[in-house]
Amino acid sequence: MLALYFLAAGILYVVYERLVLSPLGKIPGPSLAGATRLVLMYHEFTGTRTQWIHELHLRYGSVVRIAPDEVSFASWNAVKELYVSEGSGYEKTGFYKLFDNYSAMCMFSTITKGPHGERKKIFSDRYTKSYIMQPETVSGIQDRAEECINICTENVGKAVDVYVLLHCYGLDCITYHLFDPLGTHTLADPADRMKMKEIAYQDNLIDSYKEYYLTKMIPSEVVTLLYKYLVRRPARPQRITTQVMNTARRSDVASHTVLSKLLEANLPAESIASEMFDHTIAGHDTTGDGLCFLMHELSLPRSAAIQESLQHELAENPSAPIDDLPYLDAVVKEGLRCFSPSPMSLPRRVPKGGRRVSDAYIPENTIVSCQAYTLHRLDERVFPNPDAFMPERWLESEGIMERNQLFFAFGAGGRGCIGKHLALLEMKLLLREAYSSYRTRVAPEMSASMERDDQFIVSRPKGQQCLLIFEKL
Ligand code: HEM
Repeated sequence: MLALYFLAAGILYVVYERLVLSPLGKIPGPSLAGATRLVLMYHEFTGTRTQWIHELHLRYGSVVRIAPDEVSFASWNAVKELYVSEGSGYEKTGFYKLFDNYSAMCMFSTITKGPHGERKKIFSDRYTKSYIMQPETVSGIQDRAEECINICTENVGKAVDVYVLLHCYGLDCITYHLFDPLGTHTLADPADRMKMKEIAYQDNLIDSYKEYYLTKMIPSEVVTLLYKYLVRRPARPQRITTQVMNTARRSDVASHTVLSKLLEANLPAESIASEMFDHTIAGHDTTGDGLCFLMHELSLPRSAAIQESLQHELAENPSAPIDDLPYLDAVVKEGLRCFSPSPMSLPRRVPKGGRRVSDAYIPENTIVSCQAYTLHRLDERVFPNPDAFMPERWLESEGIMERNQLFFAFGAGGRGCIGKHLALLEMKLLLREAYSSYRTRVAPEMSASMERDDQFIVSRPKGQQCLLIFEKL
């Protein structure tokens, strides 16, 4: 009995400490979430974290406490402080260790600045805008865009599942950039297509959160043993894992590839493979899902005028350089704003001594983050009618600085997306190929849900199918 009293007193003290004594007690948010992490965990395990945090921001404003040691922000000041200040922002949290592959770290999974910078400097030149715009890269991506649209239009007037084809396109493009000529051919080769299916249809939410919380509670070596002997390890997409590992040992790749740079650095095969596997995953479904949501939106009756304006610009400027098409640019940017492939929080840890973020004092080690979904919607002075797909908003000069500041689809600062220029090129070339010659509409038999389904770090359409009809212009 006495033990029960002690337990109850202990719990009461912890709650009192978290809600009253802690400096985070002053931050708005639901008391229950401030008292226990279980509330946030519930939303993580049920795939509702992003939406729940967004609703809290709508209720409490741009700073919200979402767990005893975690705060979410939604303002440009916070983006600047968390992701851009002090070089590349605050350090990442242990969450990112889950992205080690083959038991070796990759740039994305590095926590601290030193190892991150060292890895990044090996191949960052392969992702600069000027490098991506070189003929070798552009023509490789253009070939794949043509291949994808040719398959989409084999049966003009009949429904085609673009979810599958756009993911194939994303995978073939990124593996071309990584290790041409040894990349995948999932568009052309049905046998190769299984590689795309293994990744694009994998459900990683619950397994990844389980692993994350296990490694928070017990040492990672114990977790490894547990997985080895007691529980099933989250499934890895076997085919692509093996292909990437085998490719990491090959030197017969084109000189324009990322692999050719990694080989120069004399890294162990596991490190090269880990880096390439991460780029393969990060570069394939983000672009595939982003394009899928965007083409679906363009194909709805409510977007008919937008599709026409796009077709008009493409028809008027058939040989314009891809970056000289402002309406196309606005369509892509608005697509990434409304349907960010990575809409969720990007967690960081407050450095020693604590910091002031958006006028609030946040103690050291607190987990802090911003999420694209909310930054792209909360401030209606910057994004009026935030849920509407309106490419025109990006063409107005008034307020453009504020819109760009809050645009967070690729993250921000030194740890923002390295593949951004490649992704934009892929999206623009594919859309130009499609809408220069065709119009699209949603097939009448399309019943799959296009609702956002959050996975661990990316979002995809719930139904994992998107049936569109292409018609010749
Ligand atoms: C529309 C497509 C894409 C979107 C929306 C996107 C989004 C993002 C975001 C939000 C981050 C920051 C993550 C964080 O801070 O936790 C990121 C990082 C990253 N992205 Fe992308 N990405 C896209 C395409 C690509 C492509 C094509 C690649 C190809 C290599 C790529 C590779 C990476 C890598 C390696 C990082 C880690 C950067 C670092 O740690 O320094 N992404 N991406």
